[in-house]
Formats: sequence, C-alpha cells, structure tokens
Amino acid sequence: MPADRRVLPFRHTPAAPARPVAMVRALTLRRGGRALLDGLELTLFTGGITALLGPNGAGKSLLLRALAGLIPPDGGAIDLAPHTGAPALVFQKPVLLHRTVRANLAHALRLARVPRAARAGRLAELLVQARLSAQAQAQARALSGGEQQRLAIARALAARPRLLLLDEPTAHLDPASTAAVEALVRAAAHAGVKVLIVTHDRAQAARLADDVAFLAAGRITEHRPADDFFQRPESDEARAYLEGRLLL
Ligand SMILES: Nc1ncnc2c1ncn2[C@@H]1O[C@H](COP(=O)(O)OP(=O)(O)OP(=O)(O)O)[C@@H](O)[C@H]1O
Repeated sequence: MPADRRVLPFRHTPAAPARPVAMVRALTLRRGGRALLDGLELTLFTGGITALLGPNGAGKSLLLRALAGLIPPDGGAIDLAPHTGAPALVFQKPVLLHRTVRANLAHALRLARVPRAARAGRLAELLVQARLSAQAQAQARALSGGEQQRLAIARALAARPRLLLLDEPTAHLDPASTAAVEALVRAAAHAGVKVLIVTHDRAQAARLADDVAFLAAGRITEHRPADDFFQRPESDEARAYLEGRLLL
C-alpha cells in the first residue's frame, strides 16, 4: 500500500494530528489448514470512524476478535499504541446480564475500576448518552433490540476505551433504532474514541465513516477515505462487492 494512502483526512478531530492507535502487520489466522486471515495489513489512526466492509466470510469478525485480543495470531502481529489501552468489542447480539440496565452499567464501571465515588455520576452520564435514563430500572433483556444495542455500547464505553470495535451493531434494527445507535457511535467518536465498525449497510458506512477498509479473502485490499472508496473503488474485489458481484 503506498504510504500516502495511510494519511487519512478525519472529519471529527481536525485539530488533533492523527496518531496510530493500532497497527496490524502481516496478520495470519489459520483454521483447519486454511488461512482465514492471510497476511493482513491495517493501520488505524486516532480520530473518526473507520468502516470495515467486505463480503460474508471475508474475515471481518475474526479481525475484530483478534484486535480485541480474543484470538492469538498464527502469524504477524497486532501492535496497540501505548495510549490505546484495551479495545472494547461489542458483538452483533449483545450479551447482557439478566439484571437491570442500571446494574449492567454499574457492573461494567466496577470492572473498569472506576472509583466508587465517581460511579454514580458516570452511570448517569452513560444513561443519558445512550438515551436510556427512563429505562434505568428495566430488565436489560426486556429492552428492544435497539435499546439493548445502545446499552451494550454504553457498557463498552464505561471503561473509556480509546478503540471501540463494533460488529454489525445495527443488523436487524429498524431505521429509527439504527439512527439512535449511529448517534451514540458518532458521539463516542466526537469524544475522541476511535471506532472501527463492521457493517453490511453501505448507506450506513457512507453516513458514518471517515474512511473505509475493505476486506476480502483474508486481506485488506484497500483503505481510503470513504468518499473516494465509494466513488472510485480501486481494488477489483471492492468494485465487484459494490456492484453486487463478489461472492467468496
Ligand atoms: N473457529 C473457526 N474455525 C474455522 N473456521 C472459522 C472459525 N471462525 C470463523 N471461521 C471461518 O472464517 C471465515 C471468516 O469468518 P468471519 O466470521 O470473520 O467472516 P465475516 O467477514 O465476519 O462474515 P459475515 O459478514 O458473514 O459476518 C468464514 O469462512 C468462517 O466460516
């Protein structure tokens, strides 16, 4: 990849110079004799939202899990910048405690070692951000799909991560619920959290993303500003995907 493609414009933090958050170098993951990720290269910079696009089975979820430290690489390396800390990962189907919304957030704040005295204020803040203040005493599992996803993201934000990994957070949500999740994701990015979001919703990627990384057959084939990507995809794989022709 030419060096100039790595200098990406970011809409959210124009004043702050972009610094690497995570560097993925020659990442390989093998299962059953098959390279599912195959020498994958990707650098994520501070600021803004990166959409990770690619066809079913390309390896997007695997990459997110590897970035979150859940899968050790079989080859290559994932380097997180010292300022990045532990990335937060939110799955497509949120795994919530069988407890109230408030208890879910309180638990996350305890796990994140937020000092006891600061927890109530931070919890109220997270409820407001996720627009769940009115549901604070509701059982988390009784929430709508969109509310559950907002709770899952708020819970992930409890630890004040610098890198938030979202795996298809709005799959199966209606337009209003999708918009509410997107607003929360945008707010997190505005607050300085680097977001990497997997989505199959091209319109969503165009609405949210500053840049797009395209993954096909275990490799990033291009990583460019979102507008450029959608107007002039460079790799054959990305062109085929955007035209609905790429099947792995
Ligand atoms: N533990 C595993 N063992 C063997 N194969 C696996 C394992 N986990 C994932 N795979 C395979 O790796 C490939 C990539 O899976 P992954 O879930 O990352 O794709 P994806 O790009 O997220 O797809 P989708 O868009 O459908 O969610 C798939 O072919 C999948 O079947």
